[in-house]
Amino acid sequence: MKIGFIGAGHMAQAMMAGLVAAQFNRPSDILVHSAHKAHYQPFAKAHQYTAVASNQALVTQSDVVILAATANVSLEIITSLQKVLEEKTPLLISVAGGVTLSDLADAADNADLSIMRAMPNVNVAINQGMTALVANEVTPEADSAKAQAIFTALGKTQFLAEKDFTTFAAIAGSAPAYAYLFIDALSRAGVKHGLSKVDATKIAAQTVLGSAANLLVTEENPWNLIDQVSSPGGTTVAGLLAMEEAGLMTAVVKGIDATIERE
Ligand SMILES: NC(=O)C1=CN([C@@H]2O[C@H](COP(=O)(O)OP(=O)(O)OC[C@H]3O[C@@H](n4cnc5c(N)ncnc54)[C@H](OP(=O)(O)O)[C@@H]3O)[C@@H](O)[C@H]2O)C=CC1
Ligand SMILES: O=C(O)[C@@H]1CCC=N1
Repeated sequence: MKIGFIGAGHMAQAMMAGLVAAQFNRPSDILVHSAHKAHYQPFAKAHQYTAVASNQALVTQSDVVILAATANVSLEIITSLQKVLEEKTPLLISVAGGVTLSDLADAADNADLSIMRAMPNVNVAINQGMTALVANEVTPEADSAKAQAIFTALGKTQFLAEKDFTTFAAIAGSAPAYAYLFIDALSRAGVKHGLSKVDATKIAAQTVLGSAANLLVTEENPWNLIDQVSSPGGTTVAGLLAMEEAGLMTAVVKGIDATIERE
């Protein structure tokens, strides 16, 4: 299956890396075009992907087109592809944050086009992504299944009502950044108390990884696991209360609210 990427930025690169790591397709079956020739050509060459000279040519040559360009140029890109999308109708999957299925169909001026939205996160690069999917009404089941297969190769997937995409984008699309912030905060606290940054970051990252895995395996409510760590009269409860006094949970919810408002 030839998968064409419009855009070669962070998100596109993460998806391409994950697809190759999963051996989902050959590097040469990954096609790429982006705004700057000086970027996408050497990038494609370095990874043995296929550089394509225009977005139009990319649509013509691909079975699936993933729109992964800067969100605010996504609709003008689709508008520029109207003619070629009439002649060749690949499955179009947009990862653009805040750009709806109906915006995309309007930009294509084509109500019969299979269009899906995906909201992945950067962890697709190591096949540990969390991706939401939704298809427009004219997308055949086989196309939905194709999109699901692509993103399942990149991690976990969930079909979600489009109205919930903004919330998902905040707690899954953007949230790796917030998780890294928490890990860095743990690590800096370790440095404050004498650990090296390298050691402290490894220790914090493995602890967050193990805690997340434990939650997923046990399917416990997080509070039950918090209680298991908090020995009576012990250190953890003292730390939890100090974090709450500083407003950790409120800070996180405010951050997610701001993420949602921005979209
Ligand atoms: N980063 C993330 O974690 C996530 C991002 N997204 C979505 O992914 C999309 C890309 O984000 P991100 O990768 O972070 O952004 P980047 O800034 O890293 O990449 C943007 C890419 O868009 C390309 N581009 C701009 N204009 C055009 C054009 N006319 N034709 C083709 N390509 C073009 C740029 O080309 P060039 O490199 O040549 O300048 C660049 O490769 C956004 O819509 C965002 O909402 C969704 C989920 C998570
Ligand atoms: O920051 C952004 O706008 C994109 C959308 C989700 C993650 N990154």
